[in-house]
Amino acid sequence: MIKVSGLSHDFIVGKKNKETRVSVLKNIDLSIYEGEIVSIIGKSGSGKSTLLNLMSGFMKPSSGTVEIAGTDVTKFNESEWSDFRLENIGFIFQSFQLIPSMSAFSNVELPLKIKGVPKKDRKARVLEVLARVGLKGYEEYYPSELSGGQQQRVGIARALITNPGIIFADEPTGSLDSETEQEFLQFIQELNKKEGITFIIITHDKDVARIAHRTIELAEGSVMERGELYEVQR
Ligand SMILES: Nc1ncnc2c1ncn2[C@@H]1O[C@H](COP(=O)(O)OP(=O)(O)OP(=O)(O)O)[C@@H](O)[C@H]1O
Repeated sequence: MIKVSGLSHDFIVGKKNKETRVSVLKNIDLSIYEGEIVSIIGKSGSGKSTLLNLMSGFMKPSSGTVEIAGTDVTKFNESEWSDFRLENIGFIFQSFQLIPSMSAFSNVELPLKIKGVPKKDRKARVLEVLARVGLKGYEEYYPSELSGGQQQRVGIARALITNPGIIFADEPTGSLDSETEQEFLQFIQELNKKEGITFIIITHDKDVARIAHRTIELAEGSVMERGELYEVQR
């Protein structure tokens, strides 16, 4: 479970000696249960990405805590966060964020290299995950040689490679056409059902919100609405 308690975040903006404090998230409380697909919606500027950055340790909150599986992760330093992310969290981005100078294989392999997994074990695992996302035969292609949908599949493979229990996705369908988007959403549902992966998805897209068990709406830094919590089927 991810438990967010009393989470607030302020940004300091403006020139030196003329700084002002802008309150972006205000005392957020929410829980995300294992095996849920949760969508986070809200107008531009409502604080969705800030919330995701705080839950995944890319930013430290001004106050409040985030607990993941009983551990207060807000206490982590940079290196504890990197280790924790490598073990537990995968990320999928709107713009895929692949490394252009690396092949599909090398992009997906990277998290395992950082983790120190031996080369011989890496190869089999990368081939298996690329095949799983339908990219068998595309291992040596560079991102620029792949379609948007294929690049997103490389992004999914990279998120899956370390077997994370949680995947955070920031507008994952924003760059996909409607057919590729439907394929992507089906795959997310399949991963959720078969492997119990928890998905937390920021989206503007009604189709994404439709596959979610629950929708959390942010407005002006507060949680506005909580959808029904469905019984999570495994
Ligand atoms: N590094 C920063 N410094 C100052 N203000 C910031 C910073 N990052 C975000 N903000 C402000 O915080 C508010 C929330 O931004 P955030 O990116 O979390 O919103 P969002 O809901 O994800 O928006 P979008 O849907 O447009 O991506 C915005 O008003 C933004 O200007």
